[in-house]
Amino acid sequence: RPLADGGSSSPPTSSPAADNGTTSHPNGTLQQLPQIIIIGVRKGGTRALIEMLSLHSAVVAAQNEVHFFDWESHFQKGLPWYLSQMPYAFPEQLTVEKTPAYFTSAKVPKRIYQMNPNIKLSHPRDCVGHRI
Ligand SMILES: Nc1ncnc2c1ncn2[C@@H]1O[C@H](COP(=O)(O)OS(=O)(=O)O)[C@@H](OP(=O)(O)O)[C@H]1O
Repeated sequence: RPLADGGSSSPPTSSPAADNGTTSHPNGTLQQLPQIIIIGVRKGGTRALIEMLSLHSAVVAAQNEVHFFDWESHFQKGLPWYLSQMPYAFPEQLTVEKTPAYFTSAKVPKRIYQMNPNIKLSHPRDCVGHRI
C-alpha cells in the first residue's frame, strides 16, 4: 500500500509501525489503515451509514471521527498515529473510518491520495431532507 512520500502534505513517519500500513496483535488481529473512508457530508447520515456497514462481518469501523487529514495537530502526528486510532481487525476484514469534515477541507484530497491512491471514498449522495 503506497504511503506518503514527503512534501508539505506528508505527515512525519517517525515510527516503524506504518511501514507496511499495519500493526499486529497476538490474537491474529491487526490495525490497518482504512481501505474505506466516509468523507462526508455532515448531517448526511454518515453515522447511520458506518453503523450499518459495521454490521457486516467483513467490516470493522473506527468508533470515533479521527480528523486526521483535516486537523493539523493530528496530521502532524503522522501515519503511525492514524494507524493507532484504527480498530483491530482480522486481515481479511476491511477497516472503515468516517470524518464528514474531510469533505470541506481543501487539504484533504491530496493527503488521502498520498496515503493510498486506490482507497475507496464514500459520500452519501442524498442528504436527508430534515435540514432543508
Ligand atoms: N435515514 C435517515 N433519515 C433521516 N434522517 C436520518 C437518517 N439517518 C440519519 N439521519 C439523521 O442524520 C443526522 C446525523 O447525520 P450524521 O451522522 O452525518 O451527522 S454528523 O455529521 O456525523 O454529525 C441525524 O439528525 P439530527 O438528529 O437532526 O442531527 C440523524 O437523525
